[in-house]
Amino acid sequence: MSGYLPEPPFSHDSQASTGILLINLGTPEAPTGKALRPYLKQFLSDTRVIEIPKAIWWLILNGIILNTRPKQSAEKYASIWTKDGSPLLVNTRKQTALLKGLLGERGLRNVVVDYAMRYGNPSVESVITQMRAKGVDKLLVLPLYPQYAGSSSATALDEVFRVLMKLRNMPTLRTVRHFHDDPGYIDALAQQVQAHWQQNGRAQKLLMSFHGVPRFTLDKGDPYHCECLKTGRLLAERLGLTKEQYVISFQSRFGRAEWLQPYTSATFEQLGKQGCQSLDVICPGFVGDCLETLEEIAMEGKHTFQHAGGGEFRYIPCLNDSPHWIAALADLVEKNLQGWQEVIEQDATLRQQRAQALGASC
Ligand SMILES: C=CC1=C(C)c2cc3[nH]c(cc4nc(cc5[nH]c(cc1n2)c(C)c5CCC(=O)O)C(CCC(=O)O)=C4C)c(C)c3C=C
Ligand SMILES: [Fe+2]
Ligand SMILES: [Fe+2]
Repeated sequence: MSGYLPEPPFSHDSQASTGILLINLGTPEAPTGKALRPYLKQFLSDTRVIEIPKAIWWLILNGIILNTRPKQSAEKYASIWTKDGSPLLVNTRKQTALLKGLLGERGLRNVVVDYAMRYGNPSVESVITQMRAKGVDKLLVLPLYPQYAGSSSATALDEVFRVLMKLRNMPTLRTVRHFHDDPGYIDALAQQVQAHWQQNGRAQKLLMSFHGVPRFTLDKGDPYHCECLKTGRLLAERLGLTKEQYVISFQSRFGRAEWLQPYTSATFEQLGKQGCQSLDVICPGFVGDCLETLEEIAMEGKHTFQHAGGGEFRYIPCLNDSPHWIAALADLVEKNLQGWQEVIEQDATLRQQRAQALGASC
């Protein structure tokens, strides 16, 4: 038996199509310790995420973390879970459907749009297998992380490459590495903040909180920190904010090592202690609301800020299904498809001409 994945038989006459694959992190199947354990095990066994020597980490993960964290995290997930499931999954599903609809409205032909999760389901392997069965021979992969990090974007792409290694007939591949400074993405963020200001007025300060990563990854060449700062600066410029009117921080520290600073939790505390009377908070590194934004920021963060003496705390939702964001996503896809659609149109014409001629198939 070969180690290849099942694929449709090759034919010159089959309708070829372009696949657009959005990849997000993944999320547990349910807000329970039982569902959290396999999810966290897969996530935290990824050597792009945890860069500690394997044997030592295996002992810590299996001996300590997987015996304590699933239950603690399950309680947090339970506090944000919706009737349709985990917010991360619900938002990714919505974004995929809206993108598909918009690309259709823009007249893109023979395009298959789908999403996969790096950890958990639907897996990258299952979705690429389905796409191949639908005749996808050109694949555009877009990890849903605006800022590139080894521990998010790169590991999502690793998974794609691993799956392609198992295909006898590989599709042509393009990847979107990042979009941290894409004008459409920055504009969608600005619209999100402005809509919030219109409804609630403007707070004293705007805090932009990005997911953190270990500090050593910056020293070893990961561009993530710089990309977050650039997104923050571009958003502030677009909103006309001075340096005193906004602050950038990093959340979700995991473990005891130093992570990127300033930490979001310490910043909430400091702003609270300084008597900040009102604070707007946005998480530009997450294109959809999830545990890290809804629980860690909108709930825990609010508590930390106000407990320290802060005033009004106003969380600004992520881009989610904002029309500005879906349009930016469609633009990003179209930009990255350049040349491919023309090839598809030409192929269709050639197929027709061949069929009209001798019925030759090669
Ligand atoms: C936005 C990009 C992300 C980077 C970079 C990232 C790095 C990173 N994360 C962990 C550990 C955990 N992250 C967890 C949740 C989580 N992380 C991201 C995004 C990035 N992580 C998202 C979108 C989510 C939310 C998932 C959801 O279901 O809503 C978790 C799980 C939750 C928990 O138990 O706290 C862990 C663990 C590390 C160690 C890391 C970089 C080294
Ligand atoms: Fe994370
Ligand atoms: Fe967190």
